[in-house]
Amino acid sequence: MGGTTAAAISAPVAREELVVADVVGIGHEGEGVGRVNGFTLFIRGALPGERVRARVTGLKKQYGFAELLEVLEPSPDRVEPPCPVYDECGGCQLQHLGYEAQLRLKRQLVADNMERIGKLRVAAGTQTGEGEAEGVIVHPTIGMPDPWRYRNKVQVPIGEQEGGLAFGFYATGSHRIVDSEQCLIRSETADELVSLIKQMAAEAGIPAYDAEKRQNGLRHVIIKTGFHTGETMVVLVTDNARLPGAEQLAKRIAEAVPGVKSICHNVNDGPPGTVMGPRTSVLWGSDRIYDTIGDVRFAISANSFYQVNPVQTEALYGKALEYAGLTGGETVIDAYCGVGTISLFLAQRAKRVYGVELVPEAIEDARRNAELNGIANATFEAGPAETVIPRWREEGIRADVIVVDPPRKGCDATLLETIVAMRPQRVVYVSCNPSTLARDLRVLEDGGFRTVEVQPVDMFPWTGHVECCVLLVRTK
Ligand SMILES: C[S@@+](CC[C@H](N)C(=O)[O-])C[C@H]1O[C@@H](n2cnc3c(N)ncnc32)[C@H](O)[C@@H]1O
Repeated sequence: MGGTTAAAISAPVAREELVVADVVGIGHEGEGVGRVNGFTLFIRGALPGERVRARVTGLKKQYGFAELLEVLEPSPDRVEPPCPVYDECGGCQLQHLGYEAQLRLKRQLVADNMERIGKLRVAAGTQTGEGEAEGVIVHPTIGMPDPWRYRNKVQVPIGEQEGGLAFGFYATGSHRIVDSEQCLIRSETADELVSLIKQMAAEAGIPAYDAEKRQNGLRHVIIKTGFHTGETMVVLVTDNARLPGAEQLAKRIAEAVPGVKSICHNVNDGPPGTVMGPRTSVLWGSDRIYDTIGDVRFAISANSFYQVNPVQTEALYGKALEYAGLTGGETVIDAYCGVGTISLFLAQRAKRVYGVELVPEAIEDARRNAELNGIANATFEAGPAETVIPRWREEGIRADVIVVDPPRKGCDATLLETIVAMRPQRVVYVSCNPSTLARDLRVLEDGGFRTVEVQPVDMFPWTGHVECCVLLVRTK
């Protein structure tokens, strides 16, 4: 991570220098934020409240990176990470921090962003009564009763190491595969399938794809499971259309693991770092599996997006529904709607929902999902939210509630302007990035909305990420 730049010369530390740092916070990737003579160093594995010895590995103008060498004064919340490959694997960043402390820290991270970037006053304590406190209420993070084995989808990269196949995860910041048949944040069925496919591929002599050696073969295995239905899909990704003995392999996998309903083959001849290509064919069973969120049923195909933590998705959408305050007569706009998950969840309590999403295939899925559930009051359109919603406004569409759930970079400025101009009574902002969330809340506040409450939800336990659902009401 990070390289030495000319501007770094002014830093009070040098590359390779051994330093003692006081850790004062946590970064967006779960790394400790250390201070040395007022200079910030990001130190993976260090926790707030700790004093650590570290080696400086990279410098930028305003901050640097350091490798943790020794914890001199440990945090009382430090725990032994349960995963045997945690130190190598890039999947989790906070397994060395107790879960309750993790939830507290994520709330703090959100509150800090609200104050520092959003210039919002955060109410003291953890009040729950709307409007009772002075300032924005930032609730305690909603955690999982059991924060392990929560992912319903995994993408396992495949390579070759010492002549054998390696199925695992990428090491932090690289494409080196850490070979492991177990992962504590995916299902036991996924572990079983990974072991089985690895063994069967080795027996069948199917190699791993290697771009440098120009060797065709397996690139990824993707496993998706419906949390409520138990239906499982396996996608074998290769770099070209040839997968010798594919049907037989698929049949053997399906026979060996109960719940497997679909086995697909995807061809990805794209650059390193990409997972799937556009072409998918069915090797065995159906082309889709099903799952439910609340009362709504969703079809999940090989290429379609679906939230990966089903338990917390229900908690998050439950909050979005509560904050939308629907009574049955409202018109709702759902911007950045993906495959229509939030739209269809809200449509059950609204008069009409309009969903907009950039990816046309996701909109096709949204329409299909509406049909699957007999939901007739949801309309979907593909396109950029920042051009489609202003056009809807010109066409006379009025919204009582606008929901936004943008990617990490937050909402487009034109969309925020349009929301201000449309004057809905409520805005529900769902965000996976507290800093862009805080930036956008400031724009909405200046445009006549008040941020009432913020609910952090732990969608990705053991990582530095935190999702938020925010209620804003119109004041002017
Ligand atoms: C965080 S996801 C939310 C998906 C959905 N709300 C859900 O809960 O499953 C953000 C979505 O925004 C879409 N997107 C990105 N830029 C967009 C834009 N300018 N206009 C509309 N949608 C966009 C992405 O394709 C993605 O589906």
